Amino acid sequence: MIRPNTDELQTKAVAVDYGATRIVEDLDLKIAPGRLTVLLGPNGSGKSTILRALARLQPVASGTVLLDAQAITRMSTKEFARRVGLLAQGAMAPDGLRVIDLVRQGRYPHRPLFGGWTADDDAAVAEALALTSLQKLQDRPLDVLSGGQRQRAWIAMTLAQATPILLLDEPTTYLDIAHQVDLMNLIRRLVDARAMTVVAVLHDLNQAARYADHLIMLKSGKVMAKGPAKDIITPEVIARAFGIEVKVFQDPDSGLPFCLPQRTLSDPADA
Ligand SMILES: Nc1ncnc2c1ncn2[C@@H]1O[C@H](COP(=O)(O)OP(=O)(O)OP(=O)(O)O)[C@@H](O)[C@H]1O
Repeated sequence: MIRPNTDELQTKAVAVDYGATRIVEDLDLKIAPGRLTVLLGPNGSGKSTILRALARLQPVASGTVLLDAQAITRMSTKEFARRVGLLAQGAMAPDGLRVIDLVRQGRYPHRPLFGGWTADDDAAVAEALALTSLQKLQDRPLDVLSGGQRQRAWIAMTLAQATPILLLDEPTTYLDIAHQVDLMNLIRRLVDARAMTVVAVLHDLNQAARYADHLIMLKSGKVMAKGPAKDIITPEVIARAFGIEVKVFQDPDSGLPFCLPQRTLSDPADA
């Protein structure tokens, strides 16, 4: 159902401005196909802005975003939406829209100009509802759902889009711990079993260390550090990025690092 993917999403010397303020500068990223990349960084460091630029929702002031060596601005809206899906932050749906109607909207890029709903569309919607455990809620209007249920409905819509590349802005927001684990395991399965490329913004450093293949630490709109968890979840990198002191331990089972915050550093520049 979801196409395996070898497409490479890349930014070359990308800058993004909001008005006269430069927010992102000189950004050169190569997103590894078939891997989970997590963007980390303090509030306001540019994570959502970069994700939106990758999703073609945010115009760039200079530089280029490329998908498989082609500038994304040169693709048709439908073509791009068949290849790249975005779960945005704080998306709004019209009043009264039911879960299933929202999830069906994910099929829009696959619909021909003329022609009806197909069995493939039904299968994709059913699969997306099952993957997010929303079957029992499918006929409920979104506005009567809890924040976490609504978040899962938006994730289901993004999954129904069946794109080989998924961009997820804080996907675990509103989810309780069990649904967070379910979602992160689902993302991991999509990456491992279907070679999907996922770029996710996360705030939880330990969740990022546990699930990601690559971490990118941003600060003030620039890449401060990137690499596997063992190189990023370190007292030095975290102190420089967030101005906090952390203790880092190693999970005896996976060998992956996890951290416990200790205190804020009065002047991050001292770190
Ligand atoms: N529409 C906008 N107009 C003007 N400035 C904006 C706009 N959106 C974001 N910014 C500014 O751009 C900077 C980066 O914002 P962005 O949302 O990308 O950060 P972020 O790392 O995702 O933050 P957070 O962790 O708080 O979600 C911030 O200083 C923010 O105030």
